[in-house]
Amino acid sequence: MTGLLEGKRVCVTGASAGIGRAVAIGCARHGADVAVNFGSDRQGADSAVAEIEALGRKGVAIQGDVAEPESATRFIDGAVAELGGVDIFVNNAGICPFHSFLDMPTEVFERTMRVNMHGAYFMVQAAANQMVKQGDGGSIIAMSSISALVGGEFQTHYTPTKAGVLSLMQSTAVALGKHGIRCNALLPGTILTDINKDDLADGEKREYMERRVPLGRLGRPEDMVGPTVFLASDELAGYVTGAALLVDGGMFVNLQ
Ligand SMILES: NC(=O)C1=CN([C@@H]2O[C@H](COP(=O)(O)OP(=O)(O)OC[C@H]3O[C@@H](n4cnc5c(N)ncnc54)[C@H](OP(=O)(O)O)[C@@H]3O)[C@@H](O)[C@H]2O)C=CC1
Ligand SMILES: C[C@H](O)[C@@H]1OC(=O)[C@H](O)[C@@H]1O
Repeated sequence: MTGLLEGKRVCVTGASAGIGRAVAIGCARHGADVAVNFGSDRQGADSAVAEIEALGRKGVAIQGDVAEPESATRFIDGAVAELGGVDIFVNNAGICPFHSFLDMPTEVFERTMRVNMHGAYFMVQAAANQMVKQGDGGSIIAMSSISALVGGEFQTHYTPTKAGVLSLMQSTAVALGKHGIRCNALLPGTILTDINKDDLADGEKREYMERRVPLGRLGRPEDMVGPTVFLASDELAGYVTGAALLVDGGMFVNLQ
């Protein structure tokens, strides 16, 4: 299926790698022009833009550390300058520096909060202001996690940010409904990317995680494209807002 996002202008944070990159290219495959935010990996962002352009769509890479509130207006203003507006915003950038709880360094805790939570807040706010100005509604999607619902021994600083991002989508759905802006959260399970490469380098842990998934495999970044396009599309999800969609191969419901 193609063309669900024909003529739409999409912004994706953290799109130089992993889920964000796959989603940015997937949106272009469905007809959208795409602005790609990245923190440090310019090569990754440029190669995502090259793939978007190879699909015949406009692409632009805009650097900005999402932990800095001013990156948000810079990203949205840059996207408006290059693409003419913003119809769909995907808040995806995130980090998960695995660490034990009792000796969590303050700076690891604070950085994780700033990137994942503060970054989401100011980015979503900037995107929403632009959509309100355009006056034609919009769709905001945030990459939360199965970790919004369950804990992790080495993720005590991370899981609260994912619960926070889910909560942000619930409250912004309420705040922005009157503007025709839909806000929804995606909750990926374990998707194989750089964020968990070291953690899953342990073969035993990886096999254990695989066994927990009823569909029999860990996720791939491309698994997040269809659910993102669904929530982005007014045709498919025009009456969906404040929702949370697990994309985890069934991991969450697998108690035993
Ligand atoms: N993989 C998984 O199993 C799961 C992931 N998620 C969530 O999905 C999102 C994407 O994760 P994933 O693709 O796995 O991770 P990756 O590490 O593969 O990619 C992370 C992306 O975020 C960007 N990024 C990181 N920090 C910043 C920053 N300060 N400013 C701007 N961009 C930044 C990186 O860009 P750069 O290197 O250029 O800075 C990169 O493009 C995250 O929010 C994560 O919490 C949720 C559930 C499961
Ligand atoms: C980084 C982890 O592997 C990944 O991140 C999440 O949000 C998932 O719950 C996994 O724990």
